[in-house]
Amino acid sequence: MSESAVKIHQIQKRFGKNEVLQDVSLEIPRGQTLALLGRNGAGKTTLIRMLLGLLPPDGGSILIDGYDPTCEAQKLRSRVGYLAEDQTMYGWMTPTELCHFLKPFYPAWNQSLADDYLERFEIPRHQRIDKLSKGQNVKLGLTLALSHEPQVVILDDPALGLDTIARKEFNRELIEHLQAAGRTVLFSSHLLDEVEAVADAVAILDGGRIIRQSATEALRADVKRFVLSLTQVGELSPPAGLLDVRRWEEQLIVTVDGAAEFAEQLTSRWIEYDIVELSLDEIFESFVIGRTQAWPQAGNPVVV
Ligand SMILES: Nc1ncnc2c1ncn2[C@@H]1O[C@H](COP(=O)(O)OP(=O)(O)OP(=O)(O)O)[C@@H](O)[C@H]1O
Repeated sequence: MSESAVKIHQIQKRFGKNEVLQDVSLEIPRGQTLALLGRNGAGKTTLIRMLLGLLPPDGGSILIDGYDPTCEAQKLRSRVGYLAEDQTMYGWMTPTELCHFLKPFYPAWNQSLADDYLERFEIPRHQRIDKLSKGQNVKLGLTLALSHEPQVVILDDPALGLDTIARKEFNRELIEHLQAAGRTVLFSSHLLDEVEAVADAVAILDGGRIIRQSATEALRADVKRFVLSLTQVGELSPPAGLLDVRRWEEQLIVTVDGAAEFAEQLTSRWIEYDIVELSLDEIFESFVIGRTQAWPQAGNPVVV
């Protein structure tokens, strides 16, 4: 059995002239939780739909728990738990009825686990689904996605529609529960501060490509902001991994991916600096909207 539960190799996808994914490669080792980060329209849902066999890729290959979704989607679905971003369910059924309806489709369906989730999420079991709140709908979707004890769990922006407390509860309890059970989890999210606490690794999708994939802690160690005095910068050349540079009064604020190397470069030139640790939110922002053009040329002022 392969070590990676999710293997995505050079996936391509275009819609007409819109090249949404270009050579996207990604691996998630068994039992790990990976957060897929990207701005609106980056292609997260498109990629996730391909992982489920709901959309064919134009090129590249995918293996989920050893199955190829392009030709083994049926087998794959019993091994994968999936929560879609805009999950719609049979509104005229109750949660209890829906569980009974779905059970025969999944040999591994665990009704007592489904009951536990319904209880934990405080979902009214006998209320019509179209009368549930948005948050209750998301939680019901999660219950259905998890009750057949899938090895791989794919959640497309699962916390969307949940209030702040429910989101925290979701992250803390649900993801930790899945991690403890050895499940492999891929989830897309916009709520980066909350991702930070639960994701072993993050992948940033931007411009159709994965521009960075890393263990969360390693990324935080690698990407840092340096504050230097402009007068000391002199003819220092832009560092490798420069993500953002801006001027603040007489200081130069530099964000780099490769903090240790840059610190060494500065120290070797006797340039003093302060380091600012960044949140995942700030790191993500630096990757996708960072500006690097304003590096000061010797003798020229910095354009802000
Ligand atoms: N079926 C489709 N036909 C044509 N274009 C599509 C289709 N599905 C997605 N797209 C386009 O592909 C791009 C990526 O969309 P996608 O929904 O994958 O992004 P996303 O990262 O999930 O965005 P969000 O965070 O807003 O949900 C967008 O430009 C979208 O308009």
